[in-house]
Amino acid sequence: MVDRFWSVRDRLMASASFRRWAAAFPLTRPIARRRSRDLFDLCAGFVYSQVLLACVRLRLFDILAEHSMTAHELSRRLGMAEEATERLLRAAVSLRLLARRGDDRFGLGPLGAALVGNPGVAAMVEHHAMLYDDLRDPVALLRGEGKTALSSYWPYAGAGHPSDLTAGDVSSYTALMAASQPLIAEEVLGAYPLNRHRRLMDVGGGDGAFLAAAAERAPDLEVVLFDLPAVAERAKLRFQSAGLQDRATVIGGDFLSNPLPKGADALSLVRVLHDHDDCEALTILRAARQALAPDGTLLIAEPMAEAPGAHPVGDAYFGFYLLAMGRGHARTPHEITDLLQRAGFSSVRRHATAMPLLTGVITASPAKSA
Ligand SMILES: CC(C)=CCC/C(C)=C/CC/C(C)=C/C=C/C(C)=C/C=C/C=C(C)/C=C/C=C(C)/C=C/C=C(C)/C=C/CC(C)(C)O
Ligand SMILES: C[S@@+](CC[C@H](N)C(=O)[O-])C[C@H]1O[C@@H](n2cnc3c(N)ncnc32)[C@H](O)[C@@H]1O
Repeated sequence: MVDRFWSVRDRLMASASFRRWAAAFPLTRPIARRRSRDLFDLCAGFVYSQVLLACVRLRLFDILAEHSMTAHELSRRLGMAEEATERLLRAAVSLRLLARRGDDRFGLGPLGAALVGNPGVAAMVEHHAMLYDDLRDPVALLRGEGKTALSSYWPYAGAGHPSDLTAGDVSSYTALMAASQPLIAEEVLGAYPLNRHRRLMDVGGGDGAFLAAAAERAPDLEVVLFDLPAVAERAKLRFQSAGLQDRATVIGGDFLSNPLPKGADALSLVRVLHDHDDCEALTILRAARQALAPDGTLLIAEPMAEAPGAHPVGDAYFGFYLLAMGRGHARTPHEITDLLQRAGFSSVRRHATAMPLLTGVITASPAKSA
């Protein structure tokens, strides 16, 4: 019955004369316009992102954060022809990145304003050039044909021993993760304050940006970072320059083949689990279970599938991003819960974040019987 309804709807939508009628009839016209706009935006998404990239590369948001300017003033500042500057400004205004201020001046729009002082997003916008190269032929990507640039960018996702990766292999991705970490840390620490814990171990913790943010908010917290040896070296430098060397321990290793150190009453996996297929994700969770104190807490933070108000982020964006990287996928909280239970965790709780698009947060405790 339900299926019959959808097939009638599909047949109607496929009919050019129905579409013509619905676009003209006053009661259906708003729906027809919204659908055509939604579809147009899907077709044009790449163009919109390139307008954003041009603004980021030209540092337009920083420039206009100082004060509004005319197209003429901006063209001189950017060293670009006035006609081209005007074209970019008009495009950016239409995308709400910029806004007109009076007749001939331009300032920040509501979206551009949110990008100022947000270098993590700008770094991601630049990084997307590589992703879009890999997505040029999405069907070939789905069929697993050809080597992707992202699989080299994230070398731990390929075959081989991740522990052997060198400083050169890990530097770009570690810097990208550190640049985007403030956005995530804000969400995670807002959703689950860590000052109730004594010792937090961040597994796959990158260069320590998350732990440094946690240590700042919880002055009595000791922190332990576990990551690949080459990444761990970078964390030592961060903790030294943040004056955290007395509260921080750094351990290099491979969480897929080495046991994790014991002694922490909280263990975090931030943007780690979704990089791995289920079998490896279970290995990581079981290692976490072995390492955690019996009354300890595991904290998982990463973008999740079916995030409220942001479904395409998990399944479309990270689905295809991680496909290009070579493994993993964004999971729903339900799928994460299932993995947690199989790995010997219970008391699984979801913690609401302010921006579910950026990350979800789940905690769990070692099951008493496991
Ligand atoms: C002031 C007046 C008059 C009115 C105020 C009205 C009002 C209430 C406005 C709200 C303003 C506000 C608070 C805006 C906030 C905006 C924010 C926080 C925007 C954040 C945007 C974040 C973006 C676009 C994030 C993008 C993230 C990306 C693309 C992440 C990619 C991550 C990757 C590729 C990770 C890779 C790691 C791997 C491999 C998957 O493990
Ligand atoms: C996507 S990054 C997330 C980094 C950091 N947690 C953050 O959110 O900014 C994944 C991290 O897991 C680490 N990693 C990947 N495979 C690993 C392995 N087998 N053993 C230890 N760490 C690993 C990477 O080096 C990287 O720092």
